[in-house]
Amino acid sequence: MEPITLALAKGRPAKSTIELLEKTGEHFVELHEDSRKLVFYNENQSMKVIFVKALDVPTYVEKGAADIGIVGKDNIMESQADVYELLDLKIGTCKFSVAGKPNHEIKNNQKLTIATKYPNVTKKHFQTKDQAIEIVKLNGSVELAPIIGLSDYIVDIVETGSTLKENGLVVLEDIENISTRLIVNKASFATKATEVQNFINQLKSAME
Ligand SMILES: Nc1ncnc2c1ncn2[C@@H]1O[C@H](COP(=O)(O)OP(=O)(O)OP(=O)(O)O)[C@@H](O)[C@H]1O
Ligand SMILES: O=P(O)(O)OC[C@H]1O[C@H](OP(=O)(O)OP(=O)(O)O)[C@H](O)[C@@H]1O
Repeated sequence: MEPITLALAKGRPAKSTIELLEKTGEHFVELHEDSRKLVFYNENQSMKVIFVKALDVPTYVEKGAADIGIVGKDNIMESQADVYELLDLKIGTCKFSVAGKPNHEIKNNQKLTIATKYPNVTKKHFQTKDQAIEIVKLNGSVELAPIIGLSDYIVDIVETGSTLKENGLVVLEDIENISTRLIVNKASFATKATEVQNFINQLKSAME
C-alpha cells in the first residue's frame, strides 16, 4: 500500500513537531530538525515525511503531493490554500498583529503603507476594514520599516513582544492567534479517511 505522505514545515517549530511525532510511537529514521535529507520513512514504511519550507507545506497538501501537512497558521493563511484544517498542535504559539510607532500620525483618509512578509494576510485584513493600503513586501526585519519611514505600520508575528519593544514599536491591533496546525488534502480526507483519522488520533493521544 502507498504510504501516507506528511509534509512537515522546517523552521522554528520543527523541533517540537518532530518530538511530538516521536511521541506518537512512529519513529522516522534519521529525521531531525537540522537534517539536510528531505524524505524520511517510519519503520514499517506506512508513512513518509517530506521536510519542506513552511510556506510550501500548504501548497504540497492542496496539490495532493502530501496527504497531511503540519505547519503554522500564518503560512496556511498566507498561502490561501484550499485544505481542511483539522487539529491545533498547540506548538509555535504567537499572533499576527498590526504594529507601529506609538504616536505615529495619520491624516484623515490617507492610504496607509504597510510593510510585511505576509502580503495576502495584510490585504485581507485591511480589506475587511475598508482601509486603502499599499503593501511593501519585505523578507525579514520588518520592524525596521516604520522606524526609517518606509511604512506607516507593519503586519508581523509577535511572540514575546521583545522585538517590537527593542525597536520602540507597539501593537496597535491583533489580527489572529497563530500556532502549528494539521491540515489535510481534501481528496485524501475522503479516500484515505481511516489512515488520516488514525494518525490524527495518534497525535491527539501524544498531546495528552
Ligand atoms: N517569534 C516567532 N517569530 C516567527 N515565527 C514564529 C515565532 N514563534 C513561532 N513562530 C512560528 O514559526 C514559524 C517560522 O519559523 P521560522 O522563522 O524559522 O520560519 P522560516 O520558514 O524559516 O522563515 P523565513 O522565511 O524567515 O526563513 C512561523 O511560521 C510561525 O508559525
Ligand atoms: O515577539 P518576539 O518574540 O520578539 O518575536 C517576533 C519576531 O520574530 C520573528 O522574526 P524572526 O526572528 O523570524 O526574523 P525575521 O525578522 O528575519 O523574520 C518575527 O518576524 C518578529 O520579528
